[in-house]
Amino acid sequence: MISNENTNRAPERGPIIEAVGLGRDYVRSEGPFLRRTRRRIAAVEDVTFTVRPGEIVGYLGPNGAGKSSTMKMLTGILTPTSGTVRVAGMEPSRHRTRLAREIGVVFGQRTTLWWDLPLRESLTLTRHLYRVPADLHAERLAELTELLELGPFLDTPVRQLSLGQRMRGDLTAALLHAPSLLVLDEPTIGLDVVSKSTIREFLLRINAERGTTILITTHDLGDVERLCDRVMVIDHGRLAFDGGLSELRATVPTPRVLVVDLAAPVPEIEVEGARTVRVEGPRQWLELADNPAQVIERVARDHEVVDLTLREPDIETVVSALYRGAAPERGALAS
Ligand SMILES: Nc1ncnc2c1ncn2[C@@H]1O[C@H](COP(=O)(O)OP(=O)(O)OP(=O)(O)O)[C@@H](O)[C@H]1O
Repeated sequence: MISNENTNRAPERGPIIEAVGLGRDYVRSEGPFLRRTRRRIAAVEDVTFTVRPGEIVGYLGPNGAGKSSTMKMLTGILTPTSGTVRVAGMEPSRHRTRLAREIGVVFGQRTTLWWDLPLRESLTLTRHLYRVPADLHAERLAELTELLELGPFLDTPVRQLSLGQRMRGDLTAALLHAPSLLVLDEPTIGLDVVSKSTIREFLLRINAERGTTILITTHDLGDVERLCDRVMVIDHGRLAFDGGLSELRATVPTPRVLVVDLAAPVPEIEVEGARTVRVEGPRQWLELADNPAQVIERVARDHEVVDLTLREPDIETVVSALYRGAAPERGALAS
């Protein structure tokens, strides 16, 4: 069981993140020298959402959609140009230091660890930064060492760690002060299947046992399927979807597939309301355009069916359909 003491824990009631009409513009210089014009780009535009304590929320979007800009506003690195955001009851850009005690942040592409120090010493420095009492630090480090299997490389300099080991070290550094919110930007990027799985299972565990809220951006939809109760999709700076995974599947018109196992191989099934897309011996795959019950009835009328499975479209198919469909032009606000 992971210890749950956190003297700075956010109030249990009310959202842990609340963004209202959140926006961030950047000014870009464009064109040839001497004829440069300044253009304002809306990286994030009118984004409103709340995250409740204990949720695991995926924040998805294609490259350049505005995910990092949003994350930077939530962690206080960037100030919004419009709207408001509150995290653990604080305005991030005004209370960055105080907020740091409530949140843990991991950017998959960067490390917060000291490159030349052994991991253990790097984590001790983190303890001083967050002013965690020595006994509490020792207790939490022991728990995290066990869960993330840090033992074999705790005394190895960070620069010699593999990407997966370093990521486990970064997660530990982000969690030693027992934050109530963990913000993760691409935490599994570049990792092999086993390391990804270790990290996903660990995140599920700290969410279940500590109640840690997790907001995660990722291009790896395996992370989303394994971890997220809810996803928000941002595209061209605007929130294009906010809801559960099954709702996402229902929103985007991607056909479900009926897998039919027949008593014996037959030519491609032709049936109203479906299209056969694959045949392998006695098994056929039918893309559904109609109510599955009706299609099943029609198939069973003409064929000897041994087994049937209805497959939801995989999340990869759904999300790419959503990226293609919800793409209003990013507004150039001024020139
Ligand atoms: N400092 C900056 N100055 C000017 N434009 C910027 C700046 N940072 C980001 N942008 C622009 O804002 C938009 C959103 O960028 P952002 O990095 O937030 O997207 P992202 O969803 O995190 O993308 P990725 O998945 O590629 O990391 C992009 O058009 C990007 O070029």
